[in-house]
Amino acid sequence: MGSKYALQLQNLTKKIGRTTIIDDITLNIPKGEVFGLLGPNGSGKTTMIRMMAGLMKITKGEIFIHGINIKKDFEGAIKHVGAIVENPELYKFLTGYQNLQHYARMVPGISEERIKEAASLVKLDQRIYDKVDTYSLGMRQRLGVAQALLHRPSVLILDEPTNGLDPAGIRELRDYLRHLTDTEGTTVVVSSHMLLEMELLCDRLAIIRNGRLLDEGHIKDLIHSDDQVPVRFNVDDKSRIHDILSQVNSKAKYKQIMDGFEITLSKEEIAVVNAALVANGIKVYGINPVTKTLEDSFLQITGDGEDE
Ligand SMILES: Nc1ncnc2c1ncn2[C@@H]1O[C@H](COP(=O)(O)OP(=O)(O)OP(=O)(O)O)[C@@H](O)[C@H]1O
Repeated sequence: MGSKYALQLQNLTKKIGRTTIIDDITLNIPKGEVFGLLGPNGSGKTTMIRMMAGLMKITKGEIFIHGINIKKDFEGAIKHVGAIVENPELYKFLTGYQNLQHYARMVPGISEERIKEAASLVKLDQRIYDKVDTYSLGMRQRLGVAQALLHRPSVLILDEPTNGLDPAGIRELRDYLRHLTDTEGTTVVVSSHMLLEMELLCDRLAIIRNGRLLDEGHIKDLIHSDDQVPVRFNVDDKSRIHDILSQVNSKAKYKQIMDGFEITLSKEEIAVVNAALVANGIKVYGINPVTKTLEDSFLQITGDGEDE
């Protein structure tokens, strides 16, 4: 497993009939992180995941799992992957443990020890001997994840894992996914159309729309590209802003607001613009960051969420 990436997609393309569902996506997913595929409904997340999990044929391009080409060595690549794409079938009248045992019988080499370990990885050890029909939705989902973990995959792929979960359930999901990346070094790929949930769950995000990759990166970088921050200056006189900004050679665009103006600047530039305002006799009552959420960035990147 020499590659520093757990998963690599190279020019991945999927066509069904004449429709291009995934369009030339190249993406490197680092090991040991929680990676999110974010996009509106129908953007192609499930299709990507199905190809990554070896459940769907690739039309064009390549997928590498720990450097192993899925097309050239399917078994060798896919053995590293555990996935939940549709809701896993669970036997409600059996206990969680019996469900895992039942599944383990179908896969060679899974010990009773590993079953207990998988239950504990998703923090279900306290309830594993209870019947599944007494489980909450979050617990059933955890049992599904434990099942996907039995064969010790180093890549875990979950399609829309937050669906139907309440905030407490989402927090639990976040906690045990973190536990998996931290203790086992597992790489986790999750999909969702919910920005806030992805912000909570993931280290990195790829933003997908109409089968294309719009942007990719660390969550922090997607929120604030480089070190430029949008700020709001509250001033007593905004009539001379244009002149003052040209005095300091600032080409940043600004927007007038009721009691001042908004502008995106680096830290250093904020100090320079502030000094210039004061030197020109303008009273500066406040400089405040304009918080930009992931939602703003997402809407900006996806073109305000309008359909093409
Ligand atoms: N078998 C198929 N035949 C034709 N079109 C398909 C097929 N499967 C998926 N599509 C289309 O491909 C697009 C992407 O679907 P996909 O399920 O991957 O999106 P998604 O991002 O997972 O959406 P959702 O969040 O709704 O699950 C959709 O427009 C869908 O209608």
